[in-house]
Amino acid sequence: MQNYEVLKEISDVIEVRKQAAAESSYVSQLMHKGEDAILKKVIEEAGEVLMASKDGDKLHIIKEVADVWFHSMVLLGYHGLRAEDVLMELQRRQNISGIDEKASRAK
Ligand SMILES: N=c1c2ncn([C@@H]3O[C@H](COP(=O)(O)OP(=O)(O)OP(=O)(O)O)[C@@H](O)[C@H]3O)c2ncn1[C@@H]1O[C@H](COP(=O)(O)O)[C@@H](O)[C@H]1O
Repeated sequence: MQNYEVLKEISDVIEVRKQAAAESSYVSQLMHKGEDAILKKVIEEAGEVLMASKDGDKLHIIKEVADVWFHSMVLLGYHGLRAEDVLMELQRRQNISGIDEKASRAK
C-alpha cells in the first residue's frame, strides 16, 4: 500500500462513521456533536503542534501533526469532502509552480 492510500482509507472510514450511531465510535460521536466540536478539536490539535514544535521532539511533532491531519479530515467529511480533494488542490498548486519554474528558467 502506498503511504497516501491511508488518507483514502481513512476518508472511507470517516464516511461510514458519519452515518453510524453517535455511540458507535470516536468519529461518529464527533460528527454527531457537530461542526463546532470538530473545529474545536482542529484548533486544539494545532495548538499542540505549536507546543511540540517548540519542544523540538520529532516524534512528538509527527504525532501532533497526525492529530491535526486526522481531525481536519473529520472536518472535510463533515462537509462531504475527502482527503483526495485536498491532495488534488496541492497537486494543482504543484503544477502551477512547475509552470512558473519553467518560465523563470526560460528567461
Ligand atoms: N486516526 C485516528 C485518530 N487520531 C486520533 N484519534 C482520537 O482522537 C481523540 C482525541 O485525541 P486527543 O489527543 O485530543 O485525546 P484526548 O484529549 O484524550 O481526547 P478528547 O477528550 O479531547 O476527545 C482520541 O480519542 C484519539 O483516539 C483518532 N481516532 C481515529 N482515527 C482513525 O479513524 C478511524 C475511525 O475511528 P473510530 O471512529 O474510533 O472507529 C480509525 O480507524 C483511525 O484510522
